[in-house]
Amino acid sequence: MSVPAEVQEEKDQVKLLEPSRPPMSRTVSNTLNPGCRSEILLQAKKNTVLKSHGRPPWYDEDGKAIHDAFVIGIAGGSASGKTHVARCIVQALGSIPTVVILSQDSFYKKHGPEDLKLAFQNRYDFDHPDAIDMPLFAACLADLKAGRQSNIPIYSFKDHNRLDETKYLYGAAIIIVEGILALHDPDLRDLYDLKIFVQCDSDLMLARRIRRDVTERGRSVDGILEQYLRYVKPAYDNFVQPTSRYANIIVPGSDNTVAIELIATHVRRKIEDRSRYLRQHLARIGPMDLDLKEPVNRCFPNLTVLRQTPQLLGIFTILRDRNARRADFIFFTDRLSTFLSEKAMEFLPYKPKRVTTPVGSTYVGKQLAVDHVCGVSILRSGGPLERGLRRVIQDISIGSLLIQSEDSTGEPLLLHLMLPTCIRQRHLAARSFVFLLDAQIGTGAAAFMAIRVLLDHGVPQENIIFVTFIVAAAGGVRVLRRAYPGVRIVCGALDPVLRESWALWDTVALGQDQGDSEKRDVGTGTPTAKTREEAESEGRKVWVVEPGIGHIGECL
Ligand SMILES: Nc1ncnc2c1ncn2[C@@H]1O[C@H](COP(=O)(O)OP(=O)(O)O)[C@@H](O)[C@H]1O
Ligand SMILES: O=c1ccn([C@@H]2O[C@H](COP(=O)(O)O)[C@@H](O)[C@H]2O)c(=O)[nH]1
Repeated sequence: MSVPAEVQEEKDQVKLLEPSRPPMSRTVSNTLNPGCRSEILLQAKKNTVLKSHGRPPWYDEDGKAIHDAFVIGIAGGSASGKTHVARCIVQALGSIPTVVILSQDSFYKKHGPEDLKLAFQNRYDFDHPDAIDMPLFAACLADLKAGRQSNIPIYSFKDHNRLDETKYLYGAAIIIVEGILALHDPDLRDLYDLKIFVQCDSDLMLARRIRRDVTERGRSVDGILEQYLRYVKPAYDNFVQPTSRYANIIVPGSDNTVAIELIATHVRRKIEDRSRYLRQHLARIGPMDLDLKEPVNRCFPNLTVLRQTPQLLGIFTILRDRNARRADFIFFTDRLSTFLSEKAMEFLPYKPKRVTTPVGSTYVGKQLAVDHVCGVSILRSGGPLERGLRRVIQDISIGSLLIQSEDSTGEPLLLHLMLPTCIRQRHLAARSFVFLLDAQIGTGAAAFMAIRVLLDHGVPQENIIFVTFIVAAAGGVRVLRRAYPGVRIVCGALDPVLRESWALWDTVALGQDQGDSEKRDVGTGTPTAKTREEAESEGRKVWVVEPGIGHIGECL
């Protein structure tokens, strides 16, 4: 699916795609530069993750990240057109993996009262390299390049200062860095895969700056000119222009369509080379390639299956019955999710606690010894497990990940993530315990990706407890074990079979086949009237766990 790049503005979440909604941005023709075929997205802002068709796996079969994000550094004078070039590159890329435009402006140092006073009098030098917190800039970029999250500062031009809140960024495959001094710092330069300098006539830059600073940054013309003559122009000559020698490509500040097309072609080729390499790697880990000789619970010491008591078997009998009443199904998934959460709680650390009882004696018991604990649900089938978790840990914060498989390749795609605060902040993530919730582990592809996301955020493997109703013993759980031996899995049952099938979701989703339950149930095992060839051409590949339980969402 190809969706135009569009900026997301949500504060606490990173949306990689909204599959069912048409793009919301209005676009406008670039009348100032009619040669540039691309359209500027009116909503486009810097420092945001841009919409895409979803993020394919960025790791190999051992769970290790295969490559870094591709980083482009764009320098040039103030109002030379750096942001414009960055946006045109994104636009020209068309159907792209996730992209972020990271602005140097975010990294202006925090100003005290003295500096602020000078700034409002146009007597603070914002164009000198010392005005930028280069080490923080390089550290944030290094994190993003390595696929880790970063919480970057937010700068207000109106206040001349950094705001208290930060912007959470994660998951970009392409990062475009822009700023007057983007090529100045050697540590920053080391992080770029492609370096661009936007070369623009000084008169044009000044004219653009006056217009922009009056309309967007609340400045007066006199103030702009004073600042320009005192700081902006000298700094351009001394610090900005000299960095053009580091650039791989010099792009004109106007009439730059051809240059942008060439850059986009280069970047597209680099990204395509990488994804081909990735697919070759991942093709090696189909569930059928696994060594199934040893029973999974023997080779997976961190896999805990609930004790198969008559009560538990009774619950599973209801959940496995294709004629189960909907109300019963909901009630018993709820009960099972509570059992599973109770069991999972046993794997959190506890420390001794001494209390005095109502009759005055001392009792030495236990209390939880964790700084942070939260849940993350893999949408949509992790939802039923949330109720059990909430019953066991009051007020627990539960985030979500939307992972779906791509129809044509069967590859999982990360479409959306909304993670609790304790995971978004790296220093908290390192001390957080996370209950990862999904209804089943079939091929393990979604679980694999979800665990990788948590590790990218700095959650230790040993602090991840995957809670699920059923695990396919012949499935990808063994791949999980090999890649992430520290992760614990708690499940209600081990089901022996994992079988390839075809789901005809399109016809059902369009409402053309209402009442045709045979076709609708293909994903969960009900026979279809279609031949395999027909199903393949109309549907998508799914993996079915057998004997399995009722409608528990998407099979991956
Ligand atoms: N190639 C171009 N053609 C026409 N106008 C442009 C072009 N590049 C930039 N501009 C205009 O110049 C102004 C400053 O551009 P911007 O990209 O924000 O500069 P910078 O990021 O270098 O400060 C904006 O109003 C933008 O629309
Ligand atoms: O508080 C501030 C911070 C910066 N500036 C000026 O901004 C430009 C850089 O931004 P561009 O978007 O690249 O033009 C720089 O020349 C500073 O002088 C400011 O005026 N006030």
